[in-house]
Parts: sequence; C-alpha cells; structure tokens
Amino acid sequence: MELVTSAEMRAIDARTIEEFGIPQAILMENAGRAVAEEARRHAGAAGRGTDFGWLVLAGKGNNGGDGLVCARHLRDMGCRVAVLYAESPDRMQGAAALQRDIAARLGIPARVFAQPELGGDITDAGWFDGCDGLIDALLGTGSAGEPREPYASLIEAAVKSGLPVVAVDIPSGLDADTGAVAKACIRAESTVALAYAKRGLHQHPGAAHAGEVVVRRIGIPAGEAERAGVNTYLLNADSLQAKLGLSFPLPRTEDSHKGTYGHVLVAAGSALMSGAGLLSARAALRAGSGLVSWAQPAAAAPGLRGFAPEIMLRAVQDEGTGEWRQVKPERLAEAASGADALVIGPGMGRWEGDGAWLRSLLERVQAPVLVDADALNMIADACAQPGAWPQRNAPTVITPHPGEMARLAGLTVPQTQRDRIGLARDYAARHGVTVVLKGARTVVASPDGRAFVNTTGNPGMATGGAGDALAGIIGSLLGQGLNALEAAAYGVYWHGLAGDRAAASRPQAASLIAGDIVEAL
Ligand SMILES: NC(=O)C1=CN([C@@H]2O[C@H](COP(=O)(O)OP(=O)(O)OC[C@H]3O[C@@H](n4cnc5c(N)ncnc54)[C@H](O)[C@@H]3O)[C@@H](O)[C@H]2O)[C@@H](O)CC1
Ligand SMILES: [K+]
Repeated sequence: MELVTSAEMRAIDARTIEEFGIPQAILMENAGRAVAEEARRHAGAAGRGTDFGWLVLAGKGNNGGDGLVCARHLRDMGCRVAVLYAESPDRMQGAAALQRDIAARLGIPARVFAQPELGGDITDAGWFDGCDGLIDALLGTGSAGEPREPYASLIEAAVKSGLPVVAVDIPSGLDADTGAVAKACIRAESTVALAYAKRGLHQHPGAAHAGEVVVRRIGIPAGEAERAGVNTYLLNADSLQAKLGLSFPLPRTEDSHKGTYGHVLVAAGSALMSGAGLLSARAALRAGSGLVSWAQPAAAAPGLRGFAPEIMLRAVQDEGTGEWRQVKPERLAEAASGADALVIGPGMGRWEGDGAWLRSLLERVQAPVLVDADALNMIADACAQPGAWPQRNAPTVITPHPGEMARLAGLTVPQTQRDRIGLARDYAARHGVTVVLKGARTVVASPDGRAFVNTTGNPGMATGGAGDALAGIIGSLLGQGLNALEAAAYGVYWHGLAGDRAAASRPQAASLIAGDIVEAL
C-alpha cells in the first residue's frame, strides 16, 4: 500500500479531475459516503447503530466539503446529525460550497463556531451538547502549519469534550507528510484516509492521533500513485510480495543443503557484552542461514566455547588481550572473505582510532555488510561527511536507532524524529547505503529512493538485545542472497512479527526479552 504526501495527493487528484474528467464533486461524494459508512460501523461497534448523534465539524476547504457529504449520508442512514462550521460557511468555494447549499436545503441543523463579526463567542461551552461523536472535517491535506484560529480553539474544545472522533483524511492538526502534531491536534479513534494513506498517519506522534487508519477508494483510477512516482510503502506481507516479489515465509527448496542458505560472519560482542554477539548469531541461525560463524578476538574466543552448539567460533588474531582494538582490520576482513555476509557492531565497544579501523575494514570486505550499534558510532565519528563513507562495491545496510541516527546525521534526536521518512531517505541517497531507522514504525530507505514503513512490532520490543537480533536477521538474509533493500525490509517486518507473536504468548508485553524474539522467528 502506498503512502503519499499532501503534494503527491494533490497531483493525483488534479490528474484524476483534469486528465480523466472525473468531476471533483464525484470524488467528494465518494469520500463523504465512505466516511459515513465508517462512522456507522464505528457506532455499530459501540453497540449503537443509527441511534447516535453525530456532530460534523466542518472547515472551509474541501475537507469540510467531505464532512457535509458525510452529514447528508449519516442523516439518510437514520442518524441524528448536525454541522458545526469552524468559520462562516460563506467562505466556502467550489465543490465544498455546493455541499454547503445542499445541506442547507435539506435542513441539516448548522451553527457557526466563531463568527466574531456577528459577536460569536468561542468560549461558549454548549457546542457539543446532545451529540455522541464527532466527525473531524476541519483541516485536510490543504492545511499547512499550526492550525490558526478559530480552528485551534475548536480542535482544543473537541479534544476536551472526550467524544469519540472519526477523522476525515487526517486528524486536523497533524502534518500529513511527517506525522508531527500541532499543539492543537485531534485525537481520532479512527481516520478514514481518502484514496491513499498519508505518510503522517503512519509515523509517530501522528500515528497515535490517527487511531485505526482505514483507507477507502474514492474513484481515483488504480495505479495513479505509481504513475505519480510515489515510492513510499507500508511494509507488510502484501507489499513484500507486490513491491519486492518476496513471499513470506521465503521458499526453501527440497533439493538444498546448508551451502544454499549462506554463511554469515557475526563480528560482535566483547568481554562484558558477549551476549550481543550471541543474540545476533542465534538470530542469524533462526533466520535461516546455512552456517553462522561468530568472530572473536583470539584470546577471548576460548571463554565462549560451548555457548551455542550450532554456532561456529572464529578466533581472529589479536595481541593477547582479547580486545577488538588489537585485531587488525585486515585480519577480520580475511575472516570475512569466506562469508556471504558480515554483521558488525553489536556490543563491540569503542576505542581510540576505531573510525579509521572500521573504514579500513569495510573497504576490504567484498561481501554485503550490516553495520549496527558501536560500529555506527564509529562511522559517525569518522565518515559523517559526504564522500567520507567507505568506498564499497557490495551493499551496506545500517540499522541506527534514533540516537545513532542523530549522531550519524549531526542532528539532535528530536530533529531526527521530526521527519523520519525524509531523513532516512535523504541519508540513504547521500551515502549509497540502505538505512533502517529503528523505533516505532521503523523506516527502511533505499539509496534509489524507495522507502517502507513497518507495521509490525510492539512496545515490549523496547528491550536490550532486540536490535542485536534484528542485525542478525538482516545479516542472515543478506547472506541468503537477498539484496540490501529486500533483506532490510523483510528482516524488519519479520523481526516485528516475531516480537508480536512472542508478546502475545506472554501475560504482558513488558516481560518480553530479546531471546523470546529470536525463538519466535
Ligand atoms: N482535491 C480533491 O480532488 C479532493 C479532496 N478531498 C478533500 O479535500 C481535502 C483537501 O482540501 P483543500 O485543499 O481544500 O484543503 P483543506 O480542506 O485541507 O483545508 C485547507 C483550508 O484551510 C485553510 N488553511 C490552511 N492552513 C490552515 C491552518 N494552518 N489553519 C487554518 N486554516 C488553514 C486553507 O486556506 C484552506 O481553505 C482533502 O484532505 C480531502 O479531505 C476529497 O474531497 C477528495 C477529492
Ligand atoms: K480532518
């Protein structure tokens, strides 16, 4: 499923109207009817059916027009319905004005929230008396910036009322492109996205304000998003198939052997953090690798014998202390030369000169590499400038959490979170790497511009080691021959799904630990 920006949606709308001659009024009719149907479903789920009083909050743009169509259909379904215009309905134009006139002729009761020129008082408390739910048709994709008055006050009053809200297209006050929310922003129980889901509905904090997102067709011909060059998608089993040609689970042929499924080398873990390496290596095994080797500085390797019988230990020459700082990059590159993928970083620690060390390693390794955790911070120190990234022919996937992304991009964490899709995509294109920006609704971005927003996972996965498991999974998939975007997208989806399965099998998500995710793969 495509995720669009406001500008992309406007272009698609315009082409539908101008090129195919489908009138705006028809799109609006379909939109409003779809919202009415979802609103009725919502009331039905609350055990109320048509015995429900709806108040439609209508702005002056086309979002408000959709709301008026919705009001008409709710009325025809037998619901009680009234309209509260945010500002004078005289300011409506075009298709929205047409709906205003129809609603008036039908006698749908209407009031105006703020009409200062008529002595209107926005502090009046009785706006929502006698209604059971709100339709938010104040602001849609045509709005920009913080809602201005009287919209801000009406939104705040609506939130304060505690009434359930069904939002038209986006909750008013939400940035449709980034998911940022204004101080005044509707909190909807459900949002009926028209034609396509807007990106902001699937990025936090917007996602929490959108509630359940239902996408409804409104008459825009199929394939128009693709034609308009939209290349951001929701990540689920359907899009893995449709956009990347990957079936879930991946097929395994009968006539195969361990050599068929790749050999992954995991260079991770150190004296006090060996668990990070073990989790990554186990995750790689559970994700289907034929062989998994766990690389360790030679002096540290003997102490790790026997932890996991399926994992091979690979001792890499050091100078006797068992520390990564003593392992020459060329030695580790040599160890990786027989592998189909390298996972590097979790629990490795940091040391003086580690940025140059990592760059030298990455430039020598011919296999695809997954870079995580400490290795990302090494990169942040050594390679932040464009062109300073290691020159590699094989793919590189990086899996930063917001803190690591902030260091990589030279931003603060809030800046990083402001437009996660935009940032991940920009970083991927600039440095030629595939970016997995972790956190709720993980973003996967490819240097070619394609991006996916994940749908799986839960807050129980906010636990130490969950990232190490993800690194092992994606490394495993790289080793099995998936390309960087395929491995990253598939791995992120699967990791979240395993986390959801593991959480469901426990009394509460909070007790989930990383090993549960690995075992649930
Ligand atoms: N364009 C189309 O063909 C279709 C549009 N549809 C609906 O139309 C919406 C977009 O409509 P519009 O482009 O008319 O815009 P909106 O209805 O989203 O609202 C924008 C209106 O609010 C004003 N405004 C902008 N920023 C504001 C702010 N920060 N505070 C207060 N007011 C602000 C603008 O002057 C404009 O009048 C969609 O979200 C969707 O609901 C649907 O009817 C389907 C077809
Ligand atoms: K809205």
